Amino acid sequence: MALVALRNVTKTYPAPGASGDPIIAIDDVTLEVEAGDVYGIIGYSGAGKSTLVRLVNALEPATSGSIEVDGREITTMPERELRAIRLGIGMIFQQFNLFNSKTVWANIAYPLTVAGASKAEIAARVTELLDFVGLADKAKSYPDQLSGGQKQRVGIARALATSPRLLLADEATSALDPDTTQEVLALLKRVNREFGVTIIVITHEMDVIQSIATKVAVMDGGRVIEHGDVFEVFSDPQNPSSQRFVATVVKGVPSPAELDVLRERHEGRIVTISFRDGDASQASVFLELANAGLEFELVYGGINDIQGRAFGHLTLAIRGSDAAIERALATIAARVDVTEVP
Ligand SMILES: Nc1ncnc2c1ncn2[C@@H]1O[C@H](COP(=O)(O)OP(=O)(O)OP(=O)(O)O)[C@@H](O)[C@H]1O
Repeated sequence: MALVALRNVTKTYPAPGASGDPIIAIDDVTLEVEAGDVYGIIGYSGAGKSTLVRLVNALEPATSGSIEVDGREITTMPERELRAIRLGIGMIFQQFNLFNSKTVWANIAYPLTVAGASKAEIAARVTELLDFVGLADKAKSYPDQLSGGQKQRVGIARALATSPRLLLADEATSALDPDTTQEVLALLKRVNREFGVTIIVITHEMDVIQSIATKVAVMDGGRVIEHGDVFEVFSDPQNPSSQRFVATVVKGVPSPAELDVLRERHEGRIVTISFRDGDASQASVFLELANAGLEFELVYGGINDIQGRAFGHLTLAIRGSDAAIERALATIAARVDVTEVP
């Protein structure tokens, strides 16, 4: 079942000056996030990611279209009912947004206090969450005494306090170093698996999506230009803008400048062969080339692992008669993607 369903959602802001066209922050977006998903939303700055989060969280109204959260239409809901919806949605932020004057304990307790929980309920839940995020010994510390990763773990504990079904993470790891990022991502994975919380991850970092998301939507200019299973989008992106994103993290695809160098250094025809798991094995491709009497060398390549599924790109310099190369490539192309560099 879709936990979040957006249909033809548009959000415009008035033009900054007295005249001019309104700013279209979200442009006719239709998207479904299933319960249990870790759904990544990626795009360059200004693509509309944060606006989308504010709409799902009902912090701002959509200009048009429909947004359902947990089966309930929120675009027409009165503010009183929206408050209850917001309690079912946790949020974590790039800058953590903790109360610096409150202890770690009080930060995590805060949403429970607002929700009117009893002292005993608060104590039990905060203790459980401190254990879960591995910060039991920091209960009395203040945010300023914590590292960035620890602050975000407090942010996650606070977001989970009211046991939400949905967690929105807006650039939650963008202020962290790579090791700490991985720690926080591992914790988010546990939040998804152990508590069954659906997570929407907004990021401009493709490697964040690669490590934890099961689905991904790529946004550009307020529109969703491509979406689907992370493996499908990463291994075979269709849209030029998604291809640019994917190229930043996918190993084995030479850049145009690297191709120039390869062409200078290696004689023969330069061909990239792209494998996806389940496709023909690399060995069968090499065998085909060898059986055709062709000489070849591997000049560039890499294999990627997306949550246990592999895909990769191998660039070969192939030498031999044109006719033999054509025949071999035609046979190989029936099984895997073959791209010849002109
Ligand atoms: N309150 C607002 N008033 C006017 N324009 C806005 C407002 N909020 C966002 N915008 C505009 O809407 C567009 C989308 O912005 P948004 O912040 O959602 O993008 P983003 O993908 O989250 O970017 P970033 O990664 O930089 O946060 C931008 O053109 C932005 O200037």
